[in-house]
Amino acid sequence: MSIQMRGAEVAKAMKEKLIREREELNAAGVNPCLTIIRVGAKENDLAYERGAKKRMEMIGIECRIAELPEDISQEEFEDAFCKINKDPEVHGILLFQPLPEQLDVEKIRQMIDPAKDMDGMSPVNLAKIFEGDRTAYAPCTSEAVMHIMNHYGIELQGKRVTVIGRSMVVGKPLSMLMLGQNATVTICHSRTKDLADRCREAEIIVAAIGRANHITADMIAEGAVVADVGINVLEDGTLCGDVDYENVREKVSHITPVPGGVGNVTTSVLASHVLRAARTGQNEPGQRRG
Ligand SMILES: Nc1nc(=O)c2c([nH]1)NC[C@@H]1CN(c3ccc(C(=O)N[C@@H](CCC(=O)O)C(=O)O)cc3)C=[N+]21
Repeated sequence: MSIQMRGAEVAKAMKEKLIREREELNAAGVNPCLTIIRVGAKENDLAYERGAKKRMEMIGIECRIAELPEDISQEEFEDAFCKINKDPEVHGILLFQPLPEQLDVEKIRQMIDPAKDMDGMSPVNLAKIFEGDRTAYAPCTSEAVMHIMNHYGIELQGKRVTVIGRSMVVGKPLSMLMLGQNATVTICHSRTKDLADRCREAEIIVAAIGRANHITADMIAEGAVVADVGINVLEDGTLCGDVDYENVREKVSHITPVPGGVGNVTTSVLASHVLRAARTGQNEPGQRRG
C-alpha cells in the first residue's frame, strides 16, 4: 500500500502559521493584499483562481481579481499592469500564464516589480533561485512540491530525482530547489531518449509535462516517491494528472493525487509569499500605513 501525499493535509499544517502571520501584520496596521491578473477565461486559470480565492479568504488575505479581455492589446495590457504594479495597496501580483499570443511575456517579466512577483516570473527572482538564494520568490508550484516532500519526511539529500518537464514555472526552478537540498537531479523533456529508463532509475519522480496519464506504472521503480504536478482538463471537464494514478499507486511508496495534491499546496505557498511581501513592504518607507 502506498501513502497518499494529500495536499489538504500539508495545507492544513501550514494554515495556523499563515493566519498568525496575517494577524501580526494586521496588528501593525498592514492589510496584506494579492491581485490576480487573468486574461480571458481558460478553465485551467479559473481552477487556480477558485483555489487561490478560497485560500486567501481562509487566511484572511485580501484577494483582488483583475479580469482582462482575451483580445487586449500590449499597450492596454501594460497600462492595466503598471497601475497594479505601482499600487501601494497591492503587495503581491499573480499573473496567469500562458498569455495570449499578442502579448509580449518577456517584456512583462522585465516590468514586474520583483518585490511583488509572487510566482517567480521576474528574471531577478529566477536568477536568485538559480543561485540558491532562498529569500527570492520561487514559482509557487515548485515550492509546493518541496513542502510536500518535507511534510511527508522525504529526504532529498543524495537521492536520484528525475524531473520530467523543463518549464520556467515548474521543471527548471524545482530542479534548482532540489539541487539546493543536495539531490542528484536529472531533467527530462519531450526530446529525452529512453525516458522510461530515466524514470525507472529514479528514487523520486516529479511529473510536470502536461500530458494526461503519460507516466505509466512500467516506467516507475518499486517503492519510488511520485509527485504529480500535472493538471490536465479532460474533455468531460474532470481534472487528471500526468501520472497513471490507479496503476502507479500499487507499486510506489508515496504519491500525490490529482486533484487534491500539489495544487492544494500551491495556493498555501502563494499565501505565504503575499505575507512575506507585506512584511517586507512594512520595512520600506512610504509603504507604512496605520
Ligand atoms: N503563472 C502561473 N502559475 C501557475 O502555477 C499556473 C498558471 N500561471 N496558470 C494556470 C495553471 C493552473 N494552476 C493550478 C493551480 C492550482 C490548482 C488547484 O488548486 N487545484 C485544486 C482544484 C481546484 C478546483 O478545481 O476547484 C486541486 O488540485 O485540488 C489548479 C490549477 C496553476 N497554474
